Amino acid sequence: MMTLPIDHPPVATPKVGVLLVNLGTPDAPTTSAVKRYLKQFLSDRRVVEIPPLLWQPILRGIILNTRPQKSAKAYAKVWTEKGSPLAFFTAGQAEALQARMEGIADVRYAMRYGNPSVADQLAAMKAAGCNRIFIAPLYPQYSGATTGTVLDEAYATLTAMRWHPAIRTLPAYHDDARYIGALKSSIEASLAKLDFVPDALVISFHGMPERTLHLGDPYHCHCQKTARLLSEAMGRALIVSFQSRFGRAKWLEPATDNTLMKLAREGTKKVAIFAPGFSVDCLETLEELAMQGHEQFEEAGGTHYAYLPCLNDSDVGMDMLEQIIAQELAGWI
Ligand SMILES: C=CC1=C(C)c2cc3[nH]c(cc4nc(cc5[nH]c(cc1n2)c(C)c5CCC(=O)O)C(CCC(=O)O)=C4C)c(C)c3C=C
Ligand SMILES: [Fe+2]
Ligand SMILES: [Fe+2]
Repeated sequence: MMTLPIDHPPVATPKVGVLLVNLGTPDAPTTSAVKRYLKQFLSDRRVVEIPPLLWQPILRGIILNTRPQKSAKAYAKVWTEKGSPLAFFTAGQAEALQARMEGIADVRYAMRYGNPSVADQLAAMKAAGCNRIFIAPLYPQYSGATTGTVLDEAYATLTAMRWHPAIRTLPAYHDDARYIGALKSSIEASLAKLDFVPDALVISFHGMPERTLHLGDPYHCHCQKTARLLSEAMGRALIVSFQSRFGRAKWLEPATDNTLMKLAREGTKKVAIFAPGFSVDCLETLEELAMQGHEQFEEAGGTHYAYLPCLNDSDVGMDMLEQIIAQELAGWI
């Protein structure tokens, strides 16, 4: 029998692929495209944890007949000639990361719902010869409804492959000093451009049903930890709230809309708001926070309101992403 020396060369040349994955967005700001998107999104059992026999009739009979039209109007307000903000910012992040990792890794992006799909992009990476694939769900705070379902989808795709590539995934980075540092610089740069000094800084995270916290989902704790570390790093108080309530169940509190109105009613005149849990701007930040939040705050008596943009594909955001991803690729690159 032939014995190989311990330091024999690898059988295949390592080729690393990096797949950035975000939530996804409709293909167009139309009722039919939004309906298609919401049907896939809201049928995900990680997102709506109600038994399908109960939930599907409500989804198909009520929600998909009412919400798409309303949401399409909201999408139309933020849509640009480049398309949906979530899509073009995520594409911009992949392009910027590819430029930084040229010759080191093949960088692509996928969406959990809609296009380009996780399955298509993993198949394309395998076909391009990637034998080591790094999956990076773009959510700093872990939740089953976001990071969890992205990984489910990736593993389900791999199940159909005879020859798996090696897989690594990006852990939650809610308390990473580089993430906190990037948030701090981005917020401070945005604040410096304002023509007023806010009396309060609100930090808004996407909400989740409160029940998920009691079931052990770390999302709420991750959000609170991000806020605490950011507050310590910035040396100022931050007001934490949760936005985008959906459905009838109790969601994490306090709600962002109520928080803004309460602040205004209690005499706070000038507010700035930032959303650290969104890696890119999207419907929930540009329509709900920048537009609706502004109206709610001013109607309740506030005078100055500023929405501060997400990290998006800014240099400070991309430096952070490149560093946390490169750390996880140790031994591969
Ligand atoms: C960043 C983390 C997010 C968590 C956590 C999250 C949970 C969650 N969301 C819904 C329902 C909806 N969310 C919608 C849009 C949306 N959600 C996130 C992120 C998180 N969601 C993003 C980035 C977006 C924007 C997408 C875009 O196209 O720009 C929507 C669709 C819009 C609408 O009709 O309001 C729904 C519905 C649930 C039920 C949930 C927790 C379980
Ligand atoms: Fe959401
Ligand atoms: Fe919303």
